[in-house]
Amino acid sequence: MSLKFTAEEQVAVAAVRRACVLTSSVFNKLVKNETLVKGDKSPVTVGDYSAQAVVNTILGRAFPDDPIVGEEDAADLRIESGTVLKNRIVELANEALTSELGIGEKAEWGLGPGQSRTPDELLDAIDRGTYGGGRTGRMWTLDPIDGTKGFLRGEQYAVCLALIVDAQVELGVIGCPNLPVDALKPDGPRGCIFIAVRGHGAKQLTMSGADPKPLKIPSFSDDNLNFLESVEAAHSSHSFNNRVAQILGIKRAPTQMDSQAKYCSLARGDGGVYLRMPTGVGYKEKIWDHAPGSVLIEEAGGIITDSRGEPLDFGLGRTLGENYGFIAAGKDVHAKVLAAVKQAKEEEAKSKGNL
Ligand SMILES: Nc1ncnc2c1ncn2[C@@H]1O[C@H](COP(=O)(O)O)[C@@H](OP(=O)(O)O)[C@H]1O
Ligand SMILES: [Mg+2]
Ligand SMILES: [Mg+2]
Ligand SMILES: [Mg+2]
Repeated sequence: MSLKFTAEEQVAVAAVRRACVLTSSVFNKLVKNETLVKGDKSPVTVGDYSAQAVVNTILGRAFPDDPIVGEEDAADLRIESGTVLKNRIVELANEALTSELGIGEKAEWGLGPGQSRTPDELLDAIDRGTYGGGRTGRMWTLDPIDGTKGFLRGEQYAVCLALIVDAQVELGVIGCPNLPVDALKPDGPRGCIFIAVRGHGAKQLTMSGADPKPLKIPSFSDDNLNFLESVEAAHSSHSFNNRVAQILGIKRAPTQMDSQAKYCSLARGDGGVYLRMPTGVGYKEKIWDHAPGSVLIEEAGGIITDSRGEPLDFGLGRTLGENYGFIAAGKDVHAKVLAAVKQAKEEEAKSKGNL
């Protein structure tokens, strides 16, 4: 275990693990009216809200002065029409906070049997996530369920938490309840936690904390290189990826997967490149969708930049600013993907008559 951010790592892993237990059990019980459509038309479920309540409650007890940039807020739960949803979230969050996980974590990260939180306390915990972010200071960023669409399909999703200090991601923890422990055994055991501490490497554990494996992105030959990309065509351009793959002479089909499980898969070599190019103008990528994944890639020996080769800037607030897309890959692969991306962008601009 690293000496840097040791307490933060323990608390973050405990919080993510409790949230993963919760989301796995919610999936099996989810009923139709337990999903809302947000203002930006994206879905949010009782799982997203209650996972944010659980993680923020645990962070709030351990580090009461740390602000949190979380994806969700409780506004829709504070109005009359949100009462049924709110009651369900309170029930689920308290169950997750007070249950005995029996997997070796220190009891104090959860709550004692009689210490259930009131509805107001849990809504306030969700709203601890409304911090605006910024260039200086210490803050957490949380995506309680990343890949909500994958979660609803019973496919990949991730509980993602990162600690950012002065705009640098120092710690990233990603829980992937549905990810096979070994990609070569897709029908084998599932559920992994990925942890990275800046300057101290990256590792994978099973969901119960067993079997730690250090992560290092392997090198790829041109024959076995492949892309990791979103399932959702609205989130990143599949056609652009196809063109880049063509330029690079990649023969293997892309692996489509929801959530930051893509960063995890890249970190352990299940895929060679994660390319995420915007599908249009206007959408700004969010820090919680990339902070934990970015430190994981860097600590596994890889590089992550935008499509101009610039580093991601986590100091701009809740978003990453103008969206130039992202390229994450091992050190040897990144440079040639960046060159191919630049070529594909020039072709695109020419075909639109912009050059
Ligand atoms: N138009 C868009 N472009 C890029 N990302 C988008 C997007 N609309 C939503 N997203 C983000 O894409 C994330 C999922 O990424 P992926 O496609 O890699 O699974 C979503 O996270 P949530 O599921 O947490 O809302 C959401 O933040
Ligand atoms: Mg969302
Ligand atoms: Mg997300
Ligand atoms: Mg989310």
